Amino acid sequence: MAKIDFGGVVEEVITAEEFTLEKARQVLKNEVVAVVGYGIQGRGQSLNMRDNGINVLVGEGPYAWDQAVADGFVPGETLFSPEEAAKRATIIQYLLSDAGQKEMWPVMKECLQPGNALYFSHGFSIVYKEQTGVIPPADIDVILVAPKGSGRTVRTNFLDGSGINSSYGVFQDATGKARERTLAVGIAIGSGYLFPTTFEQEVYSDLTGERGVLMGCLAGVMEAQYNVLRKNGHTPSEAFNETVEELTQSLIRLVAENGMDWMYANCSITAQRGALDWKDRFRDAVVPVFDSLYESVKTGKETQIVLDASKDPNYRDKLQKELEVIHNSEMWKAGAAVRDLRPERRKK
Ligand SMILES: NC(=O)c1ccc[n+]([C@@H]2O[C@H](COP(=O)([O-])OP(=O)(O)OC[C@H]3O[C@@H](n4cnc5c(N)ncnc54)[C@H](O)[C@@H]3O)[C@@H](O)[C@H]2O)c1
Ligand SMILES: CC(C)(O)[C@@H](O)C(=O)O
Ligand SMILES: [Mg+2]
Ligand SMILES: [Mg+2]
Repeated sequence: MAKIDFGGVVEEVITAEEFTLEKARQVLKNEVVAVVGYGIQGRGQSLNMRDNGINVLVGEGPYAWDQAVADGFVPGETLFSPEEAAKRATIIQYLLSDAGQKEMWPVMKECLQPGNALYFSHGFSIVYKEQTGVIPPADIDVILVAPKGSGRTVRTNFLDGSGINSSYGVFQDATGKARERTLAVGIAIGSGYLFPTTFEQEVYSDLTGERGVLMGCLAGVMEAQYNVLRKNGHTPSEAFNETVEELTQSLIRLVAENGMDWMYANCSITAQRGALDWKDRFRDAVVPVFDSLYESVKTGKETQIVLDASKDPNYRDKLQKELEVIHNSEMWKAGAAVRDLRPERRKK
């Protein structure tokens, strides 16, 4: 455990230097890991574990079966139905969509054996058990490794050697080795480092973050600024460059490199003065929105919205149609044109 000072609060994290991949392989050498759900997260974790020499099976239905085959998982050898894969495994990674986990739980729970580990990458099913019905038997480990990023980048970051940070937690330790199993899988899926959490802390923070700064709030404030610039006569290219392209191609990279003050310090005095004057006004304007968001998460209202929306057999099509509205908006069509003008994309 490395003790790290996070802004004055010392927390203990697990680094790949101390919990090495070799140690992870040793811990998992007699385990069979079934990744049930070969979706965005399941695919990234499966491929990384297979590359790391872990004995991985995939359990998938028709939705992503062909993708699993294309990735080299062999029907009847390393690729099975979700139930069959779970029955053959000792660690079952339950990586169906969160609504899918609820839907499939009556079948999945019958596949579990005493001493198994039931692994999640989100606290959703366990924490909101009254709504999901996911209540594991007492004779298994229930563990969590939650990558803090898209499953697509779990894979691409693994391949470029950067990895992705993950939180980890143990909800139930029936075998006395739940924590070691958790950390071993956390390293095997390519986590750069692992920070401790609980299922509840993970799901409350994650549902808030993706509805807030990471996705919902991000898209909202971008649209707000773009629309105000357009309302005041700025062209689509100017409005998009000033709202998105400069952020992604320049400024956010400086934030990632060395923090917000570093990015500020590398902009003009004019920009720094203005940003410092307006930062708190924007912050204070959205605190009430974040407070109501967190309340909606904590009370299970967001969970119910997800579960209710997913009851519609056409929920994926409906979601796709909502994404198409964004895609086909003037703002993001302007964005596509701006992206095509990037040097690396300009048609030779
Ligand atoms: N998407 C991410 O990048 C990401 C990041 C961190 C954590 N997570 C968590 O990982 C888990 C998996 O998420 P995901 O985004 O990879 O899932 P997903 O939406 O990509 O679906 C994963 C698989 O679930 C199956 N599935 C979906 N709905 C189903 C249903 N109703 N019945 C049966 N099977 C169904 C499909 O076979 C699909 O391949 C979730 O708990 C999620 O919160 C996801
Ligand atoms: C990638 C995210 C947003 O961090 C994840 O939490 C998800 O639910 O997809
Ligand atoms: Mg997240
Ligand atoms: Mg999430």
